[in-house]
Amino acid sequence: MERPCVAVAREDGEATRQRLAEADLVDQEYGIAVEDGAADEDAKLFIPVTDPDAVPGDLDVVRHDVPARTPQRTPADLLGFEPTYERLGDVVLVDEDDPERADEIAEAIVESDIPVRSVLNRDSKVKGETRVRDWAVLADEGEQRPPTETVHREYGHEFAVDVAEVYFSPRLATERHRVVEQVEPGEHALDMFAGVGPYAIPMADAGAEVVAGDLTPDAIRYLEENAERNGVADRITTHVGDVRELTDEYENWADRLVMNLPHTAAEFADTAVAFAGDSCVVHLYDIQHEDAPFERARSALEDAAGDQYEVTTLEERVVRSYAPHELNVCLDARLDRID
Ligand SMILES: C[S@@+](CC[C@H](N)C(=O)[O-])C[C@H]1O[C@@H](n2cnc3c(N)ncnc32)[C@H](O)[C@@H]1O
Repeated sequence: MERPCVAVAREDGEATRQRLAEADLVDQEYGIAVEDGAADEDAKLFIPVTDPDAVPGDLDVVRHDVPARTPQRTPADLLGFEPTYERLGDVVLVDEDDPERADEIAEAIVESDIPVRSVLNRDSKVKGETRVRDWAVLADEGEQRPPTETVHREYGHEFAVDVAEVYFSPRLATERHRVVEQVEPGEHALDMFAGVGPYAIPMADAGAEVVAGDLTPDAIRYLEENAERNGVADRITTHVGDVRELTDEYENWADRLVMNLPHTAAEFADTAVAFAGDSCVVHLYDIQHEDAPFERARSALEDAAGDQYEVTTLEERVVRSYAPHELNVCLDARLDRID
């Protein structure tokens, strides 16, 4: 059956499969295919993936025939069309406005062979400072846990999360991994809008000393549980409340700042400058018009830095398209103190 696959040279096959498996991207419902007609050592491998959009940019995604492992029923087999959904642990998230179609999709997901405990439909946009949205429960196989709570795996880490209480998006896995890969052991990293810890925990696991703050008490409760779960609780200090409350304690402390509160993070540029040590890398997320997606983030940092820091752009990253003509972006910049 033709599926989205990562195409890779045979000698890189196992390393690539492991990398994709760590990000929970290998589609277990299908086997790996070998390119037809090429000599054995030159033949490419095709590794089936669950979410082609989440595959790291340095890998080649193509559509290719791969063998079904067992005669598995996918939601698409049952529906006759390919529905859009995301998997978060054993919860499936759909985004369907038409209630009848939403029910039809949920029924097919439950009847299919994908492992699922509950199916949720987006019932509002993300709201207010907490960025949490409402969910309609379309299917719930029961159990003690609420249908909105699950444990999600991402790049080898586990995150317990209840999407009715706190923000979490599995779509940002590749972006978070990009940031985490830059972390050096021993550095001071401050995650200003930490949620359940999908940056803070892998950064601590990479050897950073991490401070993680969030306004939402439930987010920090999950973050602390997740720090224990991933064996990094001794390297993370948490704070419940507005991140601005931390400026006295962590003034001039940070080697790295993660500012993942798109729409609003740029308003915290003064706070970022207060946290910055002598040389500090800032990952500032924003949502802006495609014509000038990085301008607001850059000028906010430059204005806040004044004549205290030189601001150098390290990378301008488009994370994903957010709405027509609007992009979710990340500006990576370094603040170097001017003597
Ligand atoms: C978009 S979520 C990002 C969470 C996490 N970094 C992630 O990638 O899943 C932003 C988070 O910032 C928190 N937040 C909003 N305003 C805040 C503030 N002033 N101080 C600290 N946290 C804040 C919200 O509660 C929310 O959990």
